[in-house]
Amino acid sequence: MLRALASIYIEGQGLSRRDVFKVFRVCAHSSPASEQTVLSTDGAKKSNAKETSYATTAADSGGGAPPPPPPPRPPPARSPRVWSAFAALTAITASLGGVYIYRKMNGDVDDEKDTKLSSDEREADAGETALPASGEALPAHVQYLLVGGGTASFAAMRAIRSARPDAQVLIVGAESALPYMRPPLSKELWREPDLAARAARPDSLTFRQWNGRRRSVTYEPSAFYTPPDRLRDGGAGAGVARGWRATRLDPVRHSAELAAPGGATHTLTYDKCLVATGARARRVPALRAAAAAGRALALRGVRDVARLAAALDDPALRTVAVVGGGFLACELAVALADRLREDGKRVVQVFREGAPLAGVLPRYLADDVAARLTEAGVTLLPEVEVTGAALQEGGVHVQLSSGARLDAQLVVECVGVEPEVELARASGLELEPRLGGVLVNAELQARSDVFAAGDVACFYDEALGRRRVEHHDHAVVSGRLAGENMAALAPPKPYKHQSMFWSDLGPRLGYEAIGIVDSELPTFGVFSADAVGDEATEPHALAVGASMGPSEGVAEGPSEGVAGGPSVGVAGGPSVGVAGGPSESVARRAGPPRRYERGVVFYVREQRVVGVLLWNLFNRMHVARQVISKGEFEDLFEVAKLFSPQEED
Ligand SMILES: Cc1cc2nc3c(=O)[nH]c(=O)nc-3n(C[C@H](O)[C@H](O)[C@H](O)COP(=O)(O)OP(=O)(O)OC[C@H]3O[C@@H](n4cnc5c(N)ncnc54)[C@H](O)[C@@H]3O)c2cc1C
Repeated sequence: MLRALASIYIEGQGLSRRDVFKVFRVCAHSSPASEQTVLSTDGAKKSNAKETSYATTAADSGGGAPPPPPPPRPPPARSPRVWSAFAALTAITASLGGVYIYRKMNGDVDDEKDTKLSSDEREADAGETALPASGEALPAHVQYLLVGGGTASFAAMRAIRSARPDAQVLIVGAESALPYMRPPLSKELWREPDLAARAARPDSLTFRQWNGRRRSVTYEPSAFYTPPDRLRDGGAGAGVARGWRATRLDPVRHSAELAAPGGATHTLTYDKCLVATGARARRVPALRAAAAAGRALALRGVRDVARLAAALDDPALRTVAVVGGGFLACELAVALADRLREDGKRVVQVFREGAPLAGVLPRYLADDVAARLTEAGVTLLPEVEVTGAALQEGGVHVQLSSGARLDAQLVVECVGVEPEVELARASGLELEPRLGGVLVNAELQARSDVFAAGDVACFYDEALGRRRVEHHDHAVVSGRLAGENMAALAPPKPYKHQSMFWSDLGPRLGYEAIGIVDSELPTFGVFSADAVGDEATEPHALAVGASMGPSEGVAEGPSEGVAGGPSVGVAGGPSVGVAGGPSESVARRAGPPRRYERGVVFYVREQRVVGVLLWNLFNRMHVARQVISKGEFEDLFEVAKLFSPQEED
């Protein structure tokens, strides 16, 4: 028997002063055999677990339709040392000898809109080609019209076809690619060679998943879909009008107007329509001229991947700036740093928060992310905004709010998305003024026979109130439910699913979350202490800050950065006290940030757990879902034990 000593580390943010820390110690037992089981079954377990989690999802939405393929997701590589720590955590609930606990207080409606494209739409569609090229090949009527060629529409199509195999479904998508998944666009794809050329042919674009298997970004090949002219001739099936945009719906007449970039137009009628137009990337106003000159771009679709990959291949590129501190910016910064490292090109991440992901993670975890990004080779520039940009020969001078200037050959804008509501607005659908998006009821209906799902839908969540969610799992489940309700084999069902999202930051950190995950909320985190501090002594000071001066750009490396950025480091060790209410800041120690390897964070609102974050902890989403649904607990530390990994993990 291997006798391992492990401990639990608890972090809180914005909790009351009563939540003083306690000190325990734990003595955990695990056997080498069980560790080996864990290691050897990881791949299979992981893949099964993902499928199970999607099956659960189907049940949640009341569905029987086959779910779309689960999203690809590489688990961070786990060293034996990590696994033994993991196994130690497993045994915590069994043998509490002592644990040390530390709590740190931590529509407007356009009156007129014809089938011509707006300037925004024209810009978005530049480079897309319509297939079929002429409206003559499109049907004059379909039973099910799905607007948007993304994940939500694809999921709806499968649900409809499953409920009504003889149905006629037409997906109308503004992109010329077949429906595809977006998550690999900021992760796995950047490990692929010849990406610029391959991404220009998205129908055959593949990537390597975490389990080594190759997979296509498109959900199905073109042979899966019914040619639109067969639908026109009355045949059943699911067709795609690629490169076509719906410009207006008439919910009363049940008609839709379509337009293609070449100027072709078409009008058709429908029985039921889904609006799944997703979201579009927000842009930085100060970078408009740089964008027009091809020196700034946003990453939303596969065509953006092709453009970005081509730009990165330019031998003259030395610095790429990633603007933003959210999920996409962090994922992409890590992926690009990894891709460009050998070429000596560098990635600088510019963001307004004090640490990356500080808008969603409690600060101590955001500081941990900062350290990880720095180790991955990303130069971080926190607490600055892009205030201006001047084109220069071969690049752009990016002016920062700090007064510093960053010289880059390319800027990638990852500053969030906004729901794509042009169609909804032109069609007189009600928009949600605060959260944005198309207002739908719990059954995802906007008007009679008009539904909305995915990123664009602002829906009513019985547990958490009105919400809009911009994540893959939500697109899958809401799309599927909309499809089931459109097929109407039974009375419409409400959306009750608590969707999850995931993100990976390089090979050693993956996290999943569910519910409302917002760093403004009080949080309570429990981490495996054997892993919490195990790298805290290693020097990995952050390279933050910028050097001034017209041509110097950003200072590089840990020693060159200007001091005074986020001198991160959560007050550490078991003997550190607890800061008070939300307004009291956590005492911070000088030195390196603490490393958090595995744990769970609860987000609390009005005494209820409304969000759960699993940090390098996998296959526990079903537990998190139950925790959110119950909401109120006496002791969150006890709840945290539910997330201890089991031997079979
Ligand atoms: C790079 C990237 C990485 C991501 N990674 C993750 C991740 O790791 N985990 C996670 O949970 N989520 C992730 N997401 C978010 C996730 O991909 C989205 O939430 C999901 O794609 C939303 O699906 P959707 O069908 O609602 O919209 P979309 O996928 O955006 O599809 C909408 C489609 O509709 C088209 N369209 C818009 N207007 C019209 C119109 N009028 N007529 C016809 N077509 C129209 C658009 O061109 C688009 O093709 C990522 C997103 C991106 C961009």
